[in-house]
Amino acid sequence: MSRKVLITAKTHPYLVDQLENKGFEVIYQPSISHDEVYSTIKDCIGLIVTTRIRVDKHIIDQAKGLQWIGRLGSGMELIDVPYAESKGIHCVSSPEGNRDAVGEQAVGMLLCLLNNVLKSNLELRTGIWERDGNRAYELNGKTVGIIGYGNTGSTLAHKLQGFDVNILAYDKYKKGFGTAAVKEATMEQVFNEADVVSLHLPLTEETRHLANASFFSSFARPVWFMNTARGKLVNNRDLIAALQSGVLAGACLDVLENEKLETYNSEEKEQLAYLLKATNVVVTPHIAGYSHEASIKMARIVLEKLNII
Ligand SMILES: O=C(O)[C@H](O)COP(=O)(O)O
Repeated sequence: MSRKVLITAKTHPYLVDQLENKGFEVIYQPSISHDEVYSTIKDCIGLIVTTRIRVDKHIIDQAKGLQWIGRLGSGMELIDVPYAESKGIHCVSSPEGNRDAVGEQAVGMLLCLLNNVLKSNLELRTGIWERDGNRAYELNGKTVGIIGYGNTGSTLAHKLQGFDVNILAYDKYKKGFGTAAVKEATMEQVFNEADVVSLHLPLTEETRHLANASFFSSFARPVWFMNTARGKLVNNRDLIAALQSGVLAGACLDVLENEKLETYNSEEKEQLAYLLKATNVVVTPHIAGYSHEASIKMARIVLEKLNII
């Protein structure tokens, strides 16, 4: 029986070492294309992926000997899990491995925004020493609404607890998770009470464009909006309109609706230019779950879930 495992993304050497130690033959192809996966997967027993590769029916049908798919990361929207499982292929993800990275970056971006770290630093680089225009808003005493209380939502709540904030969390599918520090809330409570709102949802047909004009205008006051989850949860046009009209106080975005900058049409180019220029917006290129530590933790979790280590 084949012992070949195809790795389709850049990973920590730990993963390759562990697999080889367990007798697997590792095909390490971090730049492999979708079509090349199709022609390589035929005699593999295992497949390791990130969002670089869409694991669709076409690939799954070709993967006659595939027994498992390990996702280094959280979001499974690019893997046809129901179809893979219908073929007996076991699929595992590793959100426990990068939730700390995402939680830390979410806190970091929020502090960066509220303290004008990026704005004042950019000004300083051009010789402007500006204090009045860079007066901070404190996190202390604010209410943070967390939408989605899975791995990253609950981790963010945990990391925020030293900041003396009120934490409200809403999860459509989870109940009974509230604690003394985290109040389980309805969406209405989040809309009415939040000063900051942070999305921690998977991308599904149900959540796509959840953050649209009606969502933004439902808040009782202009909130700081955070998205470290998936860009397509947000309607970019509505986000920008809400920022321009003051419906939103600002935004921290680690993800964008379209992350392939080279495919942008003129409207998308204008939108990105606006986000990058706005002094109340902090944008990073989908790096929140991408820490050095996460790359080892995700590998370990995938291997553990597959009972390889
Ligand atoms: O879903 C995740 O875990 C993060 O968004 C990172 O995913 P990626 O590195 O595979 O894009």
